[in-house]
Amino acid sequence: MTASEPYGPRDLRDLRDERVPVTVLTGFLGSGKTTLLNRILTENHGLRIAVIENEFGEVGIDDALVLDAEEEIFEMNNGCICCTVRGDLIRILGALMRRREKFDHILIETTGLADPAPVAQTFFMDDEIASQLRLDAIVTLVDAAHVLQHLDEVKPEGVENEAVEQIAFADRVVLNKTDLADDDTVIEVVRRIRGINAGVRIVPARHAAIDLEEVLDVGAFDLERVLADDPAFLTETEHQHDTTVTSVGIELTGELDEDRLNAWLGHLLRTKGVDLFRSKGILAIAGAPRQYVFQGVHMLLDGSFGRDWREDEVRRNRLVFIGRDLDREALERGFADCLATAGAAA
Ligand SMILES: Nc1nc2c(ncn2[C@@H]2O[C@H](COP(=O)(O)OP(=O)(O)OP(=O)(O)O)[C@@H](O)[C@H]2O)c(=O)[nH]1
Repeated sequence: MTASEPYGPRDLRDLRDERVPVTVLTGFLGSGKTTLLNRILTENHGLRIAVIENEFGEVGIDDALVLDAEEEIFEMNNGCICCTVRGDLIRILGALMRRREKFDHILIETTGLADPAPVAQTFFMDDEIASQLRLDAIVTLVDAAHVLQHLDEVKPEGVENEAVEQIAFADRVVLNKTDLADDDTVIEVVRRIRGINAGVRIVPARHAAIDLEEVLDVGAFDLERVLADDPAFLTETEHQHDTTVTSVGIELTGELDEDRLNAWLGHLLRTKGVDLFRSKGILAIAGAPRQYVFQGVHMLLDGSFGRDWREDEVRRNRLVFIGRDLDREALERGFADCLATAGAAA
């Protein structure tokens, strides 16, 4: 804003509306939500942000992937935010409201399999919440390299396609991972996004590096637009997830043989990468003083050493796989075979 333009739309909104803005970050598994969250938590925007995180998976990993920040972070790990933990969400929001002088903005990161509609409904169906909180925008991260596969998935009758729902409800799309997709793919992805949500603003990005003004306090959520597309939005409560997509969490104590681990993970991703949507883990490699943090999205794997293991800390490996038709036993067996310390117990 310039000096000759004393009141931009943001300021006028602030004058009218004292409710705390809420951003819902959504997007399919591995699309870059935590990457964007970490940017928001570390960039200097002057906002005090309370974060509510929901994670899909039997073993919580995301707490270790979110950078240390002064912001308050609430975790909800006992189910999907759009179904079983909606009561938790209402309780956390209620608790935040009692301390509202402590922050300026609330950010909710949903799981990669969440339907954003029930989360958005929360801000209109509970009177107390509606009077104190304002849904500012649903921001959907899209993985340019993998989204077409998920948009094209054929689902059983009555089962929703989460990737489609997340784009349909977006007030902003961050088209992420453009470094991993060629130009033709990016053009096709944009065409598909427009086919689902014609007017949505699409912000291209690599590693979710965007101007945060594109996504924070943008006043973009428009209930009337949503009701025009989906007249049952405020009354619909039923939705069905694809139950063939599940998670396998493994926790095992002991140190891992690096070569065996690389060979196993490499083989797994090469042979099952299409159905293995997401993998992540915090691992103890034999001889390494630091935790090894790995992340996979389909066949792409990324890993680096994180913080030091503390001297008195048990070397406990935690990893989680999310995908279609996962073979739990084979995953558990394969991982146990990577242990360097024979006979290490779970
Ligand atoms: N090459 C590339 N990698 C990226 C980009 N953005 C994120 N990543 C990597 O993709 C992986 C997944 O990113 P996250 O931010 O954890 O994705 P997420 O949406 O939070 O994942 P879930 O919470 O599991 O759904 C990580 O290894 C990131 O470092 C990008 O633009 N380009």
